[in-house]
Amino acid sequence: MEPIRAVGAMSGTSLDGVDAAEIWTDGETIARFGASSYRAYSETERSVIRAALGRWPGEPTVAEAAEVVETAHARLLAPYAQADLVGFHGQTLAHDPDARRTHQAGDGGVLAQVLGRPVVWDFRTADVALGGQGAPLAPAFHHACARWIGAQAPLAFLNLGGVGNLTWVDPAKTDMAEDRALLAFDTGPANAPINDLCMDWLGQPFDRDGALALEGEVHPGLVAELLRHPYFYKMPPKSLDRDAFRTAGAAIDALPPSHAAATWVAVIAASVRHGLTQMPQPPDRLLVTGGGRLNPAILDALTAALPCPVRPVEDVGLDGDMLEAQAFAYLAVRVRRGLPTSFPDTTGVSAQVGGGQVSLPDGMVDRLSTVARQDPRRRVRHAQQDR
Ligand SMILES: Nc1ncnc2c1ncn2[C@@H]1O[C@H](COP(=O)(O)OP(=O)(O)OP(=O)(O)O)[C@@H](O)[C@H]1O
Ligand SMILES: CC(=O)N[C@H]1[C@@H]2OC[C@@H](O2)[C@@H](O)[C@@H]1O[C@H](C)C(=O)O
Repeated sequence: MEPIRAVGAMSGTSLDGVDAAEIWTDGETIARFGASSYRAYSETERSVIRAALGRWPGEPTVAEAAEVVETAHARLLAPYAQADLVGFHGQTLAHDPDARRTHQAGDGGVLAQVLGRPVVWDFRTADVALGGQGAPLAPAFHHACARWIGAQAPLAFLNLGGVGNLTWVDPAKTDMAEDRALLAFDTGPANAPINDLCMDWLGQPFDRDGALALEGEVHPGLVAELLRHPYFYKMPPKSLDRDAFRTAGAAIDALPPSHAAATWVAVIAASVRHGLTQMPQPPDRLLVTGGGRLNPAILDALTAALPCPVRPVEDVGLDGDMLEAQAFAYLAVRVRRGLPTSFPDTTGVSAQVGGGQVSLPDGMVDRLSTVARQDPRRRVRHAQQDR
């Protein structure tokens, strides 16, 4: 199948803004990467979104937040007029997979009308409805990235956002739906506790370039104690809330700020090291993406703690700022082709599932969907048909 030119957009948990990035793909192989851009939320926009965090559709302030998200995306995505398809993640406001619900603000139907192009959105609902965690969804894209960089041996991607998550990929298994082609799970805390202590002590949103942590000393006893948390004994796939270690980490937060930052950095490295022991086979390298890769204290600690080389994804020609936006462009194409987007080994879902609604602008004929219906590989339950 000819590659589709798709643009993906992601509004992450740090609420800084929206990333957009284009790729050409058939939903299996990456043909090439395209342009990318970023639009920061204004303080006013951010406060509207923040007011709606933890709320569900129909509750106060959610409609206002959705409008902010839709408007920001419409502005950022308008210049991508050549893209044939849009993958729109939206902004997660609430996520409760145990109650089988998740909520990303922003209506893809509205965006389809405004942009005049098909929009794939609501990527997580089908997965949680089938008992999955609804996250992470990027692993399918990591599998494609591993093949794009020509990896021969199993490797791992580590995303360092608010929490850390690892994807183990066996590139020899070219069909990602194959058993043991992928394994993904959250490793433990990442930037969130460091950001919180920087805000509390310094009035800064994060520890720029690891300056605070690099001044401090690690408290090894508290690292060992945190690593005894029951989460580390659970088998993957497994996932975490942003603040899951707030109580367990109170003793670390009580240290002087530089020691606390250094100790959290050591916790990040120790939890990733532990995560590697839960993988089917040791990866030959760890490729780091997400904002935490820009913190030298974290990269140094990972390098010292891990048995394999640790490198930012830029080393293999990928873009660590745009990987998530690219992932939702890629996933949009998979949804349009009826291919699965999550698997029992990535989200714990009971069966592989293609999650995502497709919204078309008025009057557009659904050519791609016809192709998907004829595709013999279309063997997954699809969210669109279940509605
Ligand atoms: N120069 C830097 N030095 C240290 N840390 C940094 C730097 N740049 C970014 N970060 C960290 O990365 C975080 C942002 O990471 P990222 O953009 O991956 O988050 P996100 O996409 O919003 O999160 P998630 O992936 O959890 O949705 C910041 O909050 C900060 O902690
Ligand atoms: C529910 C939700 O929005 N989860 C996000 C969040 O941000 C990072 C991490 O937590 C990851 O699990 C996920 O996003 C990425 C893009 C994912 O699904 O792979």
